[in-house]
Amino acid sequence: MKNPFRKDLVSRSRPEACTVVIFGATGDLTHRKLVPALYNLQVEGALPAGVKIIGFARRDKSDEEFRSGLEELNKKVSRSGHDDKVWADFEQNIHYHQSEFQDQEGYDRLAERLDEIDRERGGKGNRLFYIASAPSFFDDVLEHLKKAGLSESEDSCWSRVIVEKPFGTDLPTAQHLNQVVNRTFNEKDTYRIDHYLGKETAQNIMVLRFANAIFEPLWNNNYIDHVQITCAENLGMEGGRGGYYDKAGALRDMVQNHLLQLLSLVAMEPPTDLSADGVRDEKVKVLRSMRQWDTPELVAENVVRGQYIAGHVDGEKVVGYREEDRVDPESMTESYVALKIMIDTWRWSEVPFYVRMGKQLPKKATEISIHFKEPPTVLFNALAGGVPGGNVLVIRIQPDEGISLRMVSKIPGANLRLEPVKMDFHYATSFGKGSPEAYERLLLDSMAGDATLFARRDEVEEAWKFIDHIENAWHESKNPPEMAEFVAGSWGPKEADELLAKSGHKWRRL
Ligand SMILES: NC(=O)C1=CN([C@@H]2O[C@H](COP(=O)(O)OP(=O)(O)OC[C@H]3O[C@@H](n4cnc5c(N)ncnc54)[C@H](OP(=O)(O)O)[C@@H]3O)[C@@H](O)[C@H]2O)C=CC1
Ligand SMILES: O=C1O[C@H](COP(=O)(O)O)[C@@H](O)[C@H](O)[C@H]1O
Repeated sequence: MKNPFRKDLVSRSRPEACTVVIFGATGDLTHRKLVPALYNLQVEGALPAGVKIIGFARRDKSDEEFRSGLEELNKKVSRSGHDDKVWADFEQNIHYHQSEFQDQEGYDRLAERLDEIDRERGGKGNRLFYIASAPSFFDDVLEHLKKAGLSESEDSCWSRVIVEKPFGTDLPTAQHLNQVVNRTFNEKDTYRIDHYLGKETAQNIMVLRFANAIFEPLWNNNYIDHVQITCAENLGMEGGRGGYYDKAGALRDMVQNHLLQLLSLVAMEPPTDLSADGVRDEKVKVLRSMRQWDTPELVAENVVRGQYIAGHVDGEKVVGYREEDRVDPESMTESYVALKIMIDTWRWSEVPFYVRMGKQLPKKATEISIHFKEPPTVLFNALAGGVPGGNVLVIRIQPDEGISLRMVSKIPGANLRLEPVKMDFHYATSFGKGSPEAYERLLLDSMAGDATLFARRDEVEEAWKFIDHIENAWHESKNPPEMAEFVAGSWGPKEADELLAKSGHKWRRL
């Protein structure tokens, strides 16, 4: 029977019209992700009427120049293609605002401009500020917005801020940034973006677990042997990313945020409701329960870091990590990381979660695989070949989004022989359409005031606490664990295989 009292907790608020101000509007993120996401929402009729976009950046540009640069890229990357007529309507609402991030006068002019838009609208409107520039500018933008009187929500209209990643580079910097955010904007108006949470398949993890009766009873250490989370990329340091990446590394760039968020969705307890805090309360408990690898010995035992050396990816010759543009030739930054995470809760006691991420691997693929324990062997063990492995539930985050369940079946014929088969669900064929881009969903949610798919302050800080121990062991200790090497285009260093082999496990082949 349906529970009549929970209805209000699943009904979603509607996105509201607002002016979106993008800081860093001439940059890559705005051109490749944010504006195409807003355009696609417009195509689908999902963008609230009256949304205006103001691009804030340093270069001198007219509205026309700004719009044509955006259009050029939209033609290349928009998932729904580019319709000249839709674009013509859409671009009428795009404007450019030239200013330095450090220049208060530029924010005061912005405030006047926003007031003007409000007057045209016939009343005070909502504002959504999106900080899409390097993290070194986050503080400046936040403080100047406050000084310009732009950060306060009022009864009749709101003022919200979306902060891009990386949210700090370690725990102290994240805490500092959280303080700045919280003294400039209300926490309820703060949206720390993690675009993995906006991916359809990531959102489906909770649905798979809690809207199906068959998985949850098995979702614990009685039935699950271990879990693997793999994020493979077949790119290196293209597009001048080496400068940023060599200061960050795979652990900070992907594990601290995206992959720990996926892990917390897999491992969390059922939330009491679907409110933003209901869900985030449960996720943060997972992050808090991660066993800390807080000595160099524990890090050496449970974490592998690596760099690619020259090799071939997709048939193309590629240079090694240390030869990449803007990377230090003696760099000790990892382009690959594999780690074992233990979650010390009743549900997950002694179930390893293996997480790996690497650049220049054979293909782009992110997936979570749940490896169930083997059944008792009494019946089929005597067969030639025995029972061929156990059940594996695979959640493909990207590409070919979907879910598959591996199970053992009898091969048709007179003899009793067993073989693994797959039950496979593909989003594209089941729903007849591709998934929206993560930024589409997240932008709409921020316009609707729904922070469920954004990281909360304590989640970010707990994740950094775990990561900092590892970074410290690598960079501060007297006997830092080794940097492993592997050939670009292979599946990572042999040390990562050995990490699993110690517990009798193997990485799943993607
Ligand atoms: N690019 C991506 O795919 C992703 C990016 N991110 C994050 O998004 C953020 C932005 O990345 P990205 O777009 O690649 O960065 P870019 O370097 O491409 O863009 C930086 C932007 O900031 C502006 N800017 C820089 N300095 C100033 C200043 N002093 N005053 C005013 N404007 C200034 C630049 O303006 P101008 O050109 O006029 O100098 C430009 O618009 C980063 O935090 C990144 O980590 C996160 C996920 C993916
Ligand atoms: O945040 C980041 O994500 C991308 C990968 O994103 P995806 O949606 O294409 O999987 C990664 O390449 C980049 O290094 C990182 O900063």
